[in-house]
Amino acid sequence: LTKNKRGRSLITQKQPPSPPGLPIIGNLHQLGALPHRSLARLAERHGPVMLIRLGFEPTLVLSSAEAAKEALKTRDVDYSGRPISFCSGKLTYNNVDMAFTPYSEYWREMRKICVVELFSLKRVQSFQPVRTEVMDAFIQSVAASAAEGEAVHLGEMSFELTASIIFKIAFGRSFKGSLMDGKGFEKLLHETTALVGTFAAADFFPYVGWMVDKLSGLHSRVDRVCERFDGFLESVIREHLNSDKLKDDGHEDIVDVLLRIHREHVRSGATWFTMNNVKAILIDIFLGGVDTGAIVLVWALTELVKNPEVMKKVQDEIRHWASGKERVTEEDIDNLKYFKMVIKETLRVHLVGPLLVQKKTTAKTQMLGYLIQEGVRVVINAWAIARDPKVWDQPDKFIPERFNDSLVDYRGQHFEFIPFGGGRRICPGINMAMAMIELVLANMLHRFDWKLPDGMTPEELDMEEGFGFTSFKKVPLKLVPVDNY
Ligand code: HEM
Repeated sequence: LTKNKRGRSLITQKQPPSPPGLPIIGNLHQLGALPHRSLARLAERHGPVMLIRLGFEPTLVLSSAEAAKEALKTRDVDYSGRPISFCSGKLTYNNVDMAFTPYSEYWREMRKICVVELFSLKRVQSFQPVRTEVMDAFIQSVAASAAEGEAVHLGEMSFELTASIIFKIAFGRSFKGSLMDGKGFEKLLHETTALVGTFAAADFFPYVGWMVDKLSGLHSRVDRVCERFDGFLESVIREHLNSDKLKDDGHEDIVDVLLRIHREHVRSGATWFTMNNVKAILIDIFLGGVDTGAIVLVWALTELVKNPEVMKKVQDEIRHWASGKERVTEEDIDNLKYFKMVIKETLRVHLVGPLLVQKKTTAKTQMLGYLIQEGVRVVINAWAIARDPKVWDQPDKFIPERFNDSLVDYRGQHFEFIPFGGGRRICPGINMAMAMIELVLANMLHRFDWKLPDGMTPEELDMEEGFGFTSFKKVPLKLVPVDNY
């Protein structure tokens, strides 16, 4: 019997099973274009706890609710680290953000501040006027397309919508007409997400990896993105410092809050919270908050168009509760029981982050009777867990009714369904994300019927996924809105 550095007993010496790999690269070649699917197949053969090797990095892959529970609840603290990655490290001013920073006293302080100041229910509610204003403008532009009988590009529109909401919440001013309007911001954010999802050679091959990344052009790609983001954030911060009259409404936006925290820290003599922290947190919010919401909206509509009986049922419910109203309000949404099941089912079938955000063990520990060393990379295959046939009946089918009379939700307590992760590093943006997704989707379904263009049938709808940190609909969704107003 041994103890780990936290004094917890380790009663096993048994090593997890390891699928055979190749010399040097280990199992890297087995990840393929959709790693969550490849790893799920590998787990079918080798079990829910596997130790693979990505280059020189031993990596624990967990693929059952039971294993997720051990990592996110029973031994949460041992599994709360983050691996250092070249790209995310550069993008977050050397990991002085919250999402990618290793588990430490710094992370605990930062998380405490952010949860209280930025992500509290009160703060999320205070942004209700912003959500409503942006959503109204969005609905008007869809109505204009409906009047012309034009198909709309749901991916692009949803991105612009979530970007506009997060932009206004973060900076207190509109996305439209800003420095980042047009395709500039979308390109920048997508390049940033792609880089965060890139397997940099330096992360898996010590010494030679750095050279490989330099020769492959990764260094210059990362430098370009960092420079653009930094220039943009600098200008936003400067404007906030120079003027307090920029905001259209009287609310504190997120930059205001972060600058206030910065001032308070400087006043108290603390030195750890610098302008780089302010910028790095803003990067987290954009990386975490924009694409994710847009991706959920697109998948939800895709599934609804593919399943017309579900579409009818959910529209009937929304139109019943908001009958005669110009728009569905956030208060109305509490009544929409079936609608909420539709969103849950979307999050189950289409995990935005199918492998969550990678973790790292912070001490020697255990996993379902196996011994796990300190410093091991940990991948939780939330996608495989959400489709585990031992837990879910007909797991590949979109059946919102499965959540009828079920207490299972996505807040990190039900380990068979963890789209936002769980444990101490659970997504702090759940309330912000759900408020945005629910309001917009409810109104899209209330006001419009959605038809496939060019006589396409629901069976012909392409469901292919693309992957790069997030998992999105690969073939853009185009639908013709029919105004119901
Ligand atoms: C549908 C929308 C969203 C999904 C599916 C999602 C999913 C996730 C997941 C899976 C994690 C990793 C959890 C873990 O390691 O166990 C995470 C972390 C995080 N998310 Fe989200 N997220 C969403 C929206 C947001 C929003 C709107 C924000 C902010 C405005 C946000 C900010 C963050 C941050 C800062 C972290 C890192 C937390 C930490 O490491 O302490 N997310 N999110």
